[in-house]
Amino acid sequence: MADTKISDSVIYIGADDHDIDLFESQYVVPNGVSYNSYVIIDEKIAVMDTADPRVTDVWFDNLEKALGGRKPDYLVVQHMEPDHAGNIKKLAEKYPEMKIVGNAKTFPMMKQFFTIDGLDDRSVVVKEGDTLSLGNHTLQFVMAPMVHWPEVMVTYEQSEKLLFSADGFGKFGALDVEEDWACEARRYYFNIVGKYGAQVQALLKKASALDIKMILPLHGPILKEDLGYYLGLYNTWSSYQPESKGVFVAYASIHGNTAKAAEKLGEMLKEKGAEKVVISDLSRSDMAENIEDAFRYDRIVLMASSYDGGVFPVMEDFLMHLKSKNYQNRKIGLVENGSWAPTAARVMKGYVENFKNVTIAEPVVTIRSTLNEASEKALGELAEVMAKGE
Ligand SMILES: Cc1cc2nc3c(=O)[nH]c(=O)nc-3n(C[C@H](O)[C@H](O)[C@H](O)COP(=O)(O)O)c2cc1C
Repeated sequence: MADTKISDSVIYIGADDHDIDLFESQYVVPNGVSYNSYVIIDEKIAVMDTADPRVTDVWFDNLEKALGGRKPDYLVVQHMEPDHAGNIKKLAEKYPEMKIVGNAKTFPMMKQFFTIDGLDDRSVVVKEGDTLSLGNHTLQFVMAPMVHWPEVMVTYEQSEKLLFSADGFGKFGALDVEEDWACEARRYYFNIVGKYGAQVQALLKKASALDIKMILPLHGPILKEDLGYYLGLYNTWSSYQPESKGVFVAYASIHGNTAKAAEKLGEMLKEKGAEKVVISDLSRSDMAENIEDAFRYDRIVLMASSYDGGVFPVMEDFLMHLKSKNYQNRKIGLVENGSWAPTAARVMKGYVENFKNVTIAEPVVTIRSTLNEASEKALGELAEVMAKGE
């Protein structure tokens, strides 16, 4: 179980979810997910976000235990996405005296999700740098628009130096499962926040001015030590720099011949000294993990069968995901396969050419049904170019 002890006055009240089939209806979460929420007990009491309706009962139980018979004075809403905002209305109805703290973008969105009686009179609208005193604790609000919704803000608690980081620094995986942080945090980051690198960079810049002792995200473990490691990874990821040297070979193959060529290319890359080679069958692997690996390594080779005058759809799906996540700054190799009029490379090139700051490696290889002497030679030439990083 991850350590959720923060301090005597800041209490974790979130809940794990191991039953969800797909997070946000698209991400497999083999180790579940946690919906984190926190309470700050002081002269005034603040609840820091609610939790997904899937864990309403556990969350209310945890809240009541933490409150010890007292009533919350404030609910701070850092993010309106339903996995955190889903219990706002219930909480507001249970504690009609409680004020709701958000920014100018929070409340119009809140009204789209819920009808809360007297909301305008209960709203406390904060902006960048505003503070809210709870007694010994002081909350300082830091706007983080598009990390990853427009109303997102994070909150710095000055006395204990805590950064409530909303979805930033979040991770798939429930807290009762021990696992490496980076792997599932990277998959979470690129798939959920990946498009908004510039906005994350802006937030990191603001965070660098704060003395942070702990990061308290809305998913995944509370980060207590070695914060430079996590901040460093976020800086790499949000600036679209590769994290590792290596080649990600992503293939889409109908009958298996492009798959065989991918294995062959993998061997060639290793022979020619590539630091790391990761091969993935796009038809049979987790899309989110493929996105993660595409961003992790500095080079990628896309290999696909031609299909109806275009490219095999699983490759097109992958390319659309890369486009939507702002894929950039990489060296890219292309291999197509076709039995009569190969068209896959043209379509792949059409996507790739529009990515920012990419180099398309030469040669672009065409396989006609199966590898032959000429196409194997071309594959070897591509391996030579791709085996080396910039
Ligand atoms: C539905 C379908 C559509 C295809 N469309 C094309 C095409 O437009 N042009 C082409 O040259 N080959 C086309 N092919 C053939 C495959 O691209 C070709 O056989 C290729 O070698 C398959 O590689 P694979 O064994 O890796 O799947 C198509 C195959 C199928 C099943």
